[in-house]
Amino acid sequence: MANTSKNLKEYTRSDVEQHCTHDDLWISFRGKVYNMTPYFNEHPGGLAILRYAGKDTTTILPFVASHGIAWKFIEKKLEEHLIGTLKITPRRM
Ligand code: HEM
Repeated sequence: MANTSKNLKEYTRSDVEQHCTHDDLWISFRGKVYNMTPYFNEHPGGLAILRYAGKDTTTILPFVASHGIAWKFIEKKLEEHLIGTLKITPRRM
């Protein structure tokens, strides 16, 4: 696998939340963290990706209708932009 040699860092949800703009755009998905900044201008769905900038996309990414047919491609794109894993912290009550 291409990225097994990558030195993955661990990030909290609040770390990810800091990167929430078109020129600094991180997302998390299924426990991993992705820096999608270089992909922003390539996203076929345009600005819609910004709605989840800095957020967790686990419950939405596979369910966007147009993502269905492109899923293999999307998995490849995610892999290319992988920067870390999500540190699971208890939510405040
Ligand atoms: C790793 C790659 C990708 C990521 C992280 C990503 C992320 C997102 C996100 C977060 C949304 C917003 C979903 C919502 O608001 O519910 C979205 C919407 C969308 N994406 Fe992607 N996407 C990716 C690749 C693609 C590809 C390859 C296509 C084309 C086949 C695509 C087409 C769309 C479309 C058409 C929308 C809806 C646009 C709208 O609501 O106006 N995306 N995407």
